[in-house]
Amino acid sequence: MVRLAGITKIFHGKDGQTVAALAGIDLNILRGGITAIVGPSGAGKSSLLRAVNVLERPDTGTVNVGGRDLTSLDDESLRRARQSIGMIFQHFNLLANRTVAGNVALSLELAGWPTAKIGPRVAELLNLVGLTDKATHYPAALSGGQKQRVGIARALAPNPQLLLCDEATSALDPETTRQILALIRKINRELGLTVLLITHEMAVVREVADQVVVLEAGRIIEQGPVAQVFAHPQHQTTRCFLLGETGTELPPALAARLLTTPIADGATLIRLHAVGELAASPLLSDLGAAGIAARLIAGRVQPLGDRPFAGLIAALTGNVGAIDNAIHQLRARGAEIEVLGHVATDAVTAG
Ligand SMILES: Nc1ncnc2c1ncn2[C@@H]1O[C@H](COP(=O)(O)OP(=O)(O)OP(=O)(O)O)[C@@H](O)[C@H]1O
Repeated sequence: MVRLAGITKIFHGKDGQTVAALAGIDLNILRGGITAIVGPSGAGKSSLLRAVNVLERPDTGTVNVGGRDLTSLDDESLRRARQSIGMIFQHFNLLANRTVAGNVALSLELAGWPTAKIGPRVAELLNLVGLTDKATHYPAALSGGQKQRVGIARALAPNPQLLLCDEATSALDPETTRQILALIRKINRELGLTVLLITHEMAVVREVADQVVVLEAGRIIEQGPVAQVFAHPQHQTTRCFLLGETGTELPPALAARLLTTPIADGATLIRLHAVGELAASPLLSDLGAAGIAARLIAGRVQPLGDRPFAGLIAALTGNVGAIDNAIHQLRARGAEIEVLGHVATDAVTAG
């Protein structure tokens, strides 16, 4: 659906400094999926999204959407090509002086739709996003979630093939975020629309995306299916990003007492991530059966698509050889395990 090749974008600041917002991006986005682009602030996420519909013209490289090279088009052809690319925004960007129906109709008016066809299309879209009863209301009278539903209906009006979402849930509370992500999922499944979203929240990636692309300093540092990247992150930045989401940040009191070598009668601290069957299996009793006591320090089990995803930190006590062996076996079963270090047992029991 989208093929980016050799994309660079350099900004020149007022102080004469240059910033490589995109420093050589090659990326293929498959048709029909939901791809999340994630990364720290300033990584280049917005620049990348704006390169896809050429709102920001890249300095070098080609942008191919649905088989058309957008970078080679003149402004008028580009304007027409953009009708196959919808976009929704963090702050919704609705026109305050138009009703809900008027906002949704706008993109159809601009696209030159016959007036007689606009009304039924708007009604169909408002029904899709659950806002039929708000058609005559103005944006000021809507909640954030309702405003984003209008934004989605407006983006979908000209029947795009691709939907770009620019931090679409960042201004919303967690429950509304879940509802909007569920709506994006529904649209993706029912209409077969390809979705490309940017976010700085791994929770959004976990809830809605199939594929994830991790950006840092204008480059792609990691990409793949969400379950694979969550379970086996390859890059340190990805790991750091995941810690908060998986509930596996080491408590500071334990971090302060961490040793690199085992001590007599001490505990080995491990961070474990597992997806699917392994996450649902009785991991702790398996350790117990091997003569190892496993004390839970932190952790969370959450849905990742339709599978469970477990992240935990555990303090293991027992025979050092048995612990090594158990870690080896769990890795062989597909668990991602990081040995964080060793602590005296009282550090663990002190909580
Ligand atoms: N118009 C601009 N002029 C100058 N520098 C810019 C401009 N737009 C972006 N940049 C710089 O390019 C880099 C990438 O910015 P971008 O907004 O794409 O990152 P981001 O990952 O979306 O960040 P955030 O999560 O904070 O929105 C940053 O260093 C930013 O300061």
